[in-house]
Amino acid sequence: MAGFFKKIFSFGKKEVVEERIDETAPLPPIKWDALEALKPAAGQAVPEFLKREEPRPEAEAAPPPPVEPEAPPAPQPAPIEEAKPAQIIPPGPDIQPEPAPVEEPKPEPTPTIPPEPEIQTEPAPVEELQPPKFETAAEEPAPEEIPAAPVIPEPVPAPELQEIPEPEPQRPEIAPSQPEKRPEPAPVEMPAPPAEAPSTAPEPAAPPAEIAPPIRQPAPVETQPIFDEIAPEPQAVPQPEPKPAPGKVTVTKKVEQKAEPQKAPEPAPKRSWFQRMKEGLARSSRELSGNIAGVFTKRKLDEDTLQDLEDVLIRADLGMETALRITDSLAASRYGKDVSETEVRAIMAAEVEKVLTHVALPLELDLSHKPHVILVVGVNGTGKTTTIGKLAAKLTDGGLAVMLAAGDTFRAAAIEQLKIWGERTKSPVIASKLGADAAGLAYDAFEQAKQAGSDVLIIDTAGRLQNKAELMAELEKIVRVLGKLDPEAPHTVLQTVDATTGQNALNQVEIFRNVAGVNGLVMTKLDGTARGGILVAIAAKHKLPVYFIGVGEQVDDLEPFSASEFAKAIAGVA
Ligand SMILES: Nc1nc2c(ncn2[C@@H]2O[C@H](COP(=O)(O)OP(=O)(O)OP(=O)(O)O)[C@@H](O)[C@H]2O)c(=O)[nH]1
Repeated sequence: MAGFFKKIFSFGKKEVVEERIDETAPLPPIKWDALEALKPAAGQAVPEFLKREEPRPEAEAAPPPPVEPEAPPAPQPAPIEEAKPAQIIPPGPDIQPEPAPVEEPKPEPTPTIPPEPEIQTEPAPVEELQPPKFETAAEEPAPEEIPAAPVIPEPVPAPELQEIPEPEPQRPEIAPSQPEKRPEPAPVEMPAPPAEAPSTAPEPAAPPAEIAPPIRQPAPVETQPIFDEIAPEPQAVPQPEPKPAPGKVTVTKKVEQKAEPQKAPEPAPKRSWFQRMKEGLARSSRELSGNIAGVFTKRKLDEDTLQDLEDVLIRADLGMETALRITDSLAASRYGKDVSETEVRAIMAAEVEKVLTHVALPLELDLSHKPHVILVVGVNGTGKTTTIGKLAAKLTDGGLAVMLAAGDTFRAAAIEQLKIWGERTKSPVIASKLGADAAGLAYDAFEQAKQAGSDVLIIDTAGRLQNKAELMAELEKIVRVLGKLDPEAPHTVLQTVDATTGQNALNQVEIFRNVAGVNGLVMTKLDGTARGGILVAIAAKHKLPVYFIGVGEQVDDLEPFSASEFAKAIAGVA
C-alpha cells in the first residue's frame, strides 16, 4: 500500500519532494518537549497556509494544484493558519477569518478579539512544518495579499454612504462583492462585516498598524470632502436669497419715501387747475346746461322763456342778482328771436365773469408787518386747517418764513392735523393744551412769531357755529388781543366756504364777516359739487375777494381764483 509521504516544501519554488517510508519500521517515540517548544513559534508558520487559503477568496486559480488535492487536512489548517498570523500578520488572518467576523460586525471592533484565542489553541497540534515558514510566510503573503485585496478600494465607496448613516451602509456595499466568493446564501450579507472587522482587529497588533490606517483613512478623507460639498451647497443657496431678500429692506425704504412725496403722486399736476376745476364743476355745469337746453329747445325767446331760464339759474345757486343779469343781457340782444343753448351759455359765462371779476383778487401780504397775521375762520369742516396747510406750502415754497398757531383748542384732532401740516411745510406750530384759551394762544403765537422774525403767522380757529354766542365771543377776543401787539392785526381774515353747503354759505359769510371782520374768501370743495354757483352768489352779495379755490384735499389743490375760467367752467363753455 501506499506509505506515508513526507512533504518538503521549498520556499519560493513550490516544489514537493516525496520520499517513500518504510511502514514496517517502528515509529520513533513522540518528543513532547519538542512539540511544546514549537507551540509559541507555531504562529509564524501560518503564513504558508495563508498563501493557500488567501488565493481562494481572491483568486481561486492562483493556488497551486498539487498541494490542495492531496492534503485533506487543508481545511483544518485554514483556521489554524489564521490564528497564527493574527498575531504577527494581522492582514492575513483578518481577511480570512470567516466565523469570527460574522459575529463581530454588530458590536464592531470588539468581537475581533475572541477569534484569536480560539485560533491559538488549535494551531499547536498541527504545526510541525510551520516553524521554518514563519518568516517567509509573514513576509511574502502578508504584503502581497493586503495591498492586492480589492477590499480596500471597495470600502472606499462605502464610507461615502456611511457618511450619512454611519458604518452600517458600508456593509451592504461590501456584501455584494463577497457573496460571490461565498456561495452560502445566509452568509452572503454577513461576510461584508468581516472585511471591516479584520481591518480593525489587526490594528491593535503593532505591524498591521500601517495597513489598517489606509483602510480607515480613505473613508474619513472621502467623507469629509463630501460634507464639504454638501455644506457649501446649502450655504450657496441662502446666499443668493439674501441678495433678493434685501428686497425686504428696500420695500420699507420705498414706502417711507412715498410717504413724504404723497404730495407728488397726485394726478392733479398732470392736469391744469382749470381742468380740475372744470371737472369739479362738471356736475354744476351739466345740470345747468341740461336745464338751459330744456328751456330753449322749441321756443323763441319770450317772457316765459326768460322766466324759465331765471328759475334754472337760481336753482343753480347763482343767486337772484346774477340770474337777472343774465336774463336781462339775453333779452336785450335776442328777445323775440330763436336762441340756441350755446348762445345762452355764452351770455351766461360772460355775465358770471363780470360778477366775479371784481372779487377775483390775488392775496396780498404786507410784509412790513413782522409777521403778517392771517386769521382763518369758518364753520367746522369747511376746510380751515386744510387750507392753512395748503397756503403755508405756497408761502414757504416762495421763501417766506411761516409760523402756524393751533387756535382751535376745542378739538385735539384739529391740533394734531395742524402739526402734520407744520411738518410737511417745515413751519413751526404753536399749540397749547386742549381747551386752552384760544385768544391767549393767538397772543403767544404772535409774540413768538415776532421774536422768530416770521414773515407770516397763520392762526387756525374753531368754527362751532352751533354755539354762536360763545364762538363770536372767542373770535372777538382773538382779534382784540392781537390788536394789542399790532393795531392792524389781524391783517387778513380769511373765511373758508364749503361750496357744497349751497345757500347756507351766504349766511355763514354774513356771520363771520360781522364778527371777525372777514376780508377774503377761500371757496373750498369746488371739486365734485353741483352747487358751485354759490360762489357767484356770494361774490355778488358780499363782494368779498375770493383769493383761492380749493379743488382737492392735496397740498397743491389750492388755486388762485380766476373769474373768467370759473365762469366758463360753470357755464360749460370750452
Ligand atoms: N374735496 C375737497 N375736500 C376738502 C377741501 N378742503 C378741505 N377738504 C376736506 O374737508 C375736510 C375738513 O377739512 P378741515 O380742514 O379739517 O376743515 P376745518 O374747517 O378745519 O374743520 P375743523 O377742524 O373741524 O374746524 C377734510 O377731510 C379735508 O380734507 C377741498 O378743497 N376739496
